[in-house]
Amino acid sequence: MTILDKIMETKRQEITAYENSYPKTERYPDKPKLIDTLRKSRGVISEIKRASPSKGAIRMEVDVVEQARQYEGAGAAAISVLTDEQYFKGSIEDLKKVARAVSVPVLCKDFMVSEIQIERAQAAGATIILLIVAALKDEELERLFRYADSLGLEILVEVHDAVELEKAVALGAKLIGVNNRNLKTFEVSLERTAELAEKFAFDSGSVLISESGMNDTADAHKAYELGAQGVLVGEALMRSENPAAWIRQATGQEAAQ
Ligand SMILES: O=P(O)(O)OC[C@@H](O)[C@@H](O)c1c[nH]c2ccccc12
Repeated sequence: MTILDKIMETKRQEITAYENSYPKTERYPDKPKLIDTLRKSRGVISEIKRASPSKGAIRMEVDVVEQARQYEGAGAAAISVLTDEQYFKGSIEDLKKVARAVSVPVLCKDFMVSEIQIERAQAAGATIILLIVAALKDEELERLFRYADSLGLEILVEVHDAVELEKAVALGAKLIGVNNRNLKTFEVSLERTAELAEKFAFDSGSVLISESGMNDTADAHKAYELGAQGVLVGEALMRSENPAAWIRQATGQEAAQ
C-alpha cells in the first residue's frame, strides 16, 4: 500500500465524523481569483506546512497568521494551507485564521474525496480547493470538480503524468498543477514539470503550476523557464528565515544574495 493509499483510507474514515452541512455564516475578506493573478504575472503560491509524511516535522510551532502575513506582504499570488491533521499536522483552524487575515486567494490543501470536505473548506474561507487526479476515480474527480465549480470555488487539479494531464484538460481545469513529487514513492524531480510542459497547451487559457521540491529560488526560476506561470512552495519557505525575501527573489523583485 502506498502512502497515498494510506492517506486516502484515513481520509475516508475521518470525514464520516464531519457534520452534514456547513452553512456559510462567516464573512472573510474578499479575494481575487488566482487565475486572474497568474494570467497577469508569474507568482508564488506560498504554503503553510508544519510537517509532512516525507520530511516529518518541518516547523510545528509556526504562527500561521504571522507567516501568512509575511507571504502576502511579499506579494505571494496565493496562500496554501495544509489542513490534513494526521499526516501534515495542519487543521481547518489554521485555514480559518489565514483566510481571516489575508486578501489573497487561499487554497485548502487536503485530500478531497467528498462534497462535504469542499463545503467545509469554503465555510473556513478557502477560495481554492485541490483535487489530486491520482487519488480519485474518474467519476469522483469529475463530480467533485463540478461541485466545487458550482460553489464558485477555483480548483487546482494536480497531475503527475501525461495521462493525468489529459484528464485535467478534459475536465476544463484552468489551474493545473504538476506535482514534482510522486505521492506514491516521494521521488522529487523538476523533470516532471519539464516533461508535462512539453505537452501543455499554453494558448488554452489554462495555467501550469509547478508544485513541490523547490529548494531555492533558482529552482523556481527554472520552473518558470519551463513554462510554469506559478510555483507552489512549502518546505523551503517554512524553513527560510526570510520567506518574504525568498518570494521576492523568486518573482524577480529582488536580486539573489
Ligand atoms: O514542501 P514542498 O516540497 O515545497 O511542496 C509544497 C507542495 O507542493 C506540497 O505540499 C504538495 C503538493 N501536492 C500536495 C498534495 C497533498 C499534500 C501536499 C502536497
